Amino acid sequence: MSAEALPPLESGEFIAENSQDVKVVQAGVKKAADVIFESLRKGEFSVELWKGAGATDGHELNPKVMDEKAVDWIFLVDTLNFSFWSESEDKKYEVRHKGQTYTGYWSLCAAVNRAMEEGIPITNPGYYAGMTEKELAYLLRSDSEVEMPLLQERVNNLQEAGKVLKEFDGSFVNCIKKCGGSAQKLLSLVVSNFSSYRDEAMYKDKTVAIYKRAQILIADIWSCFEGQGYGSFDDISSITMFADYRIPQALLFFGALEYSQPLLDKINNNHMFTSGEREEVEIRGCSIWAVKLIEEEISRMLAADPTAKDVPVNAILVDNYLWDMRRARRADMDNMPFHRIRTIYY
Ligand SMILES: Nc1nc2c(c(CN[C@H]3C=C[C@H](O)[C@@H]3O)cn2[C@@H]2O[C@H](COP(=O)(O)O)[C@@H](O)[C@H]2O)c(=O)[nH]1
Repeated sequence: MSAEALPPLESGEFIAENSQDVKVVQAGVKKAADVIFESLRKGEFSVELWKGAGATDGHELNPKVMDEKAVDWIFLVDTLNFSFWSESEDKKYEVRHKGQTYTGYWSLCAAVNRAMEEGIPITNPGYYAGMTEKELAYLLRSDSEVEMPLLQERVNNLQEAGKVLKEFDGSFVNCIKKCGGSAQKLLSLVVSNFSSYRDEAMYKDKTVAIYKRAQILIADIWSCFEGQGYGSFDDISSITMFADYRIPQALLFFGALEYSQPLLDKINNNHMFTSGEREEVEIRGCSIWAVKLIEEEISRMLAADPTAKDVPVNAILVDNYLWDMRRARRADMDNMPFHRIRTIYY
């Protein structure tokens, strides 16, 4: 973590307070909180869904057993967990696996599982430290005519991650063991040692930290292990949502975020944003802050409801709910603009 970077939650608040083209709207925050509160209260949404027992929406691709192999799988996937969107909606990168066709994030998971079933030791850092672009291209080969974007950047990430993990005896498990159950210590270890995870930007006169992939890495481990064993972090509620290009669509859908007309025009004209561009930082920072306000709203409602007092809520559960909903209700959500950007950060 750069010495002077504002941590993610404070970055979100700072950006939301100073934002010019993106607004967090309380009425929309309330609308989203009402929907998610209901689902949590009824037990329809909970951390157990992560491992996808019986699912067919992609969660079935996630590791089922809470062991060291699951940690290695999650670290590999989150090192590659960015930029899956395709230029045109009707021609997408896709991977067919076990009779299902996957797109987006789930196509990455399907390609990783396909490789493992072919006997490629893809989750072994010693293997991917020396991986070539050609080998990764084969491993991520598409079942449509659209290839996975940013292939060279993905190889660079893997080579760096594999090399650095050698200093941790070849498994991310040893990084977790060094942090004594502190998510913040692990976050700091990840962004200090793995440069591809150091997702920071300049905003007004400050360095802001978003750390989307570093935080989702910790969150995926917490979710897979259901807060036990390697997933046991006493400060997990300090992790923020993961500022990607999908959650803003869900937040716009609820009216929790509002974009200025000039920003909407830019997005509708297929403007290709660059990492650190003012509006791009405002979209991501306001998303962090909006999800924090939604989470606080839900906490208040759970505390006031005698039947739901011990139902847990945190930014991870709110984020995963919104992300899963965005995919499940693509028909509605695809009318919500998403900002186009090619970056290794999300
Ligand atoms: N904020 C947030 N962003 C997330 C995820 C996930 C996957 N997590 C799932 C896995 C287990 C959990 O149960 C979650 O359901 C991927 N992404 C990001 O989305 C984008 C891809 O989107 P699409 O093109 O539609 O596939 C891309 O930036 C990717 O990095 C999340 O959970 N939250």
